[in-house]
Amino acid sequence: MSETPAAQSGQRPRGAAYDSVFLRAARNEPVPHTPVWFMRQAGRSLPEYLKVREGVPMLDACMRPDLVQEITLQPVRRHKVDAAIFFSDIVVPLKAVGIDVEIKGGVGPVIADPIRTRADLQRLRPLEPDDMPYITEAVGLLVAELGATPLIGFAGAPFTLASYLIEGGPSKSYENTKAMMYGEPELWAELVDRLAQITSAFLKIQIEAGASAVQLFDSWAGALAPDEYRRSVMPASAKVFDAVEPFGVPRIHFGVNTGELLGLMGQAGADIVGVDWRVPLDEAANRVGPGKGLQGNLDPAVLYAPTHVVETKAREVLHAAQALGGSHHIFNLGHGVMPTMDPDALTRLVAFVHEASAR
Ligand SMILES: Cc1c2[nH]c(c1CCC(=O)O)Cc1[nH]c(c(CCC(=O)O)c1C)Cc1[nH]c(c(CCC(=O)O)c1C)Cc1[nH]c(c(C)c1CCC(=O)O)C2
Repeated sequence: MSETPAAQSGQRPRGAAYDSVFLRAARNEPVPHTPVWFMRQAGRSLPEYLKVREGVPMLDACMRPDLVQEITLQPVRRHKVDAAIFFSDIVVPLKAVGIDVEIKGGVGPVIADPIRTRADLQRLRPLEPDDMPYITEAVGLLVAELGATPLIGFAGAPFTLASYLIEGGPSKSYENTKAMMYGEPELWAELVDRLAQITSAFLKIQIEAGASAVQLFDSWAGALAPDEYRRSVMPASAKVFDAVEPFGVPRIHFGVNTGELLGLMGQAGADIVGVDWRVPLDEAANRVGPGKGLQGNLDPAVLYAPTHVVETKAREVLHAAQALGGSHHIFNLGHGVMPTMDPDALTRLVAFVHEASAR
């Protein structure tokens, strides 16, 4: 399927969410308050999520547009966040190209046959737009329902996806991943190049169906030294950002423990860099450099403290963001909502950020 005229021309029809606070902040335009949403805002912290997921395996839920719509909307209705994030997972496109992957609750993605050799790499075919009709349908339903609230599409970045494919599941030391990256650089380059195609295609499907921003999650890139990131990972991530640039939607890039990589993650092509809680936003602004926005960066664990502590820490984030000068800040946690988090604390935090940042 050829690219739409919009993608070819680089022009996109302006959707109902174009003038939303979230998208105006993403474009560094004046806003009445700082927009806020939460990574992992859908999920097990919400009783209503647990109810609709009863008896439905995670990846099956991701392929059911009716469930994707309901689960994506739940945190928007409850918390009144300024953006929705598409309920899917970073391994959904891997399943679509034939990888035997399952998601184990409390663990994460598990891959039966890890990719370790060139022969294994043949199992990873390119992603075609027609491979995921359920994504196109789900995004279309959501954009119609969300109206002026923007929908953020997302995908996993090549390194983080490669780490699951090579390790066969979550890892703390990534020894098999790094062994290929250091010891078989040509095989590594072929793998992350193929993953850049799959990720780009997944994001294009979401954007063409109506997503008005995208986030590229390189959650585990913090395991890398800057030189290795620049040499072995950044080119593949840059291919993804270049591939979606013609659509003109804001591109957010996030990883955990990436304080030493923030500048490079911006240089890869992000318009906005996500920051975890370890680097204050004013310092992060120095590392990322001018012309890019920041997203974050409250420590998620703060939400387990009393409300007055949450508000004090949230105010510190807002004050540090003022170092950016304009409105180029989107409030978020420094990583995702945790399953045991009190959803009411998140609802209170949204109201506080709106009130404390009112211009
Ligand atoms: C690394 C990563 C994954 N998936 C994702 C990342 C990057 C974001 C991050 O760093 O947290 C991305 C992701 N996964 C999910 C979303 C949607 C978030 C949202 O709807 O707000 C997003 C953005 C749904 C999900 N993806 C997953 C869940 C939990 C599923 C469940 O048990 O109900 C959800 C809501 C499963 C998953 N999927 C993955 C992990 C590590 C897990 C385990 C989570 C856990 O069980 O504690 C891989």
